[in-house]
Amino acid sequence: MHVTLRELGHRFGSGSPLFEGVSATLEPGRVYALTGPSGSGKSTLLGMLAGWITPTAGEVVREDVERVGWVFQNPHGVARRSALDHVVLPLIARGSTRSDAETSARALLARFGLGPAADRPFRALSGGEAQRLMLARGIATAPDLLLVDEPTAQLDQRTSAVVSDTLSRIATDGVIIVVATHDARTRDACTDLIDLGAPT
Ligand SMILES: Nc1ncnc2c1ncn2[C@@H]1O[C@H](COP(=O)(O)OP(=O)(O)OP(=O)(O)O)[C@@H](O)[C@H]1O
Repeated sequence: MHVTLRELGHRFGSGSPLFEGVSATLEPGRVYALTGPSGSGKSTLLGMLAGWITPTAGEVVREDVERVGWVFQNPHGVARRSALDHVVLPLIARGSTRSDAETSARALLARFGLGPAADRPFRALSGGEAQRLMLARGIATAPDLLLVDEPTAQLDQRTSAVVSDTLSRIATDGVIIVVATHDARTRDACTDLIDLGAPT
């Protein structure tokens, strides 16, 4: 399984190109930081990876990618349900028993520094904890391709540093992960870089 970007470029209508000539091969187990200033087209490129947007130049070739997951910049959960439940439910949906799902979910939560928060309701999580929970849940849904849009955009500097540091543990066998970010610390937590640079 992999995703190939071939000489990818895009412009909306008759506007100037957002980016041009972007080529890369995305492999499972790697975490790609997608960087560039505001307006350079990061969200647009994520939409292309998901298949929502057709590029005006070049192509995105997805081989054996069946499931695409998203983590958005605003954490979204069920107020009264525990952090643990948010990770357990997708595991059960994939066929785990409740007890296997709980074991795996606790391990995933620990990986994102949320061990102590596992039994707290979603509404009692801080913004940074909630965002880390979304990352854990994103992995629990077992996508082939996980698209993460600006995971630290809504967070203060200290909290975003913690989220970035846990992102360095997000790499997962069999999953291609792409993280759109303008945060240097988030970028450094990733294994690879796709830089869109300034809008052309
Ligand atoms: N459907 C659309 N039609 C026309 N212009 C669009 C459309 N979607 C995005 N744009 C424009 O394309 C440019 C790139 O947008 P995009 O959201 O991809 O950038 P970004 O790098 O993710 O920015 P940010 O970091 O601010 O989120 C922006 O100027 C935006 O206004």
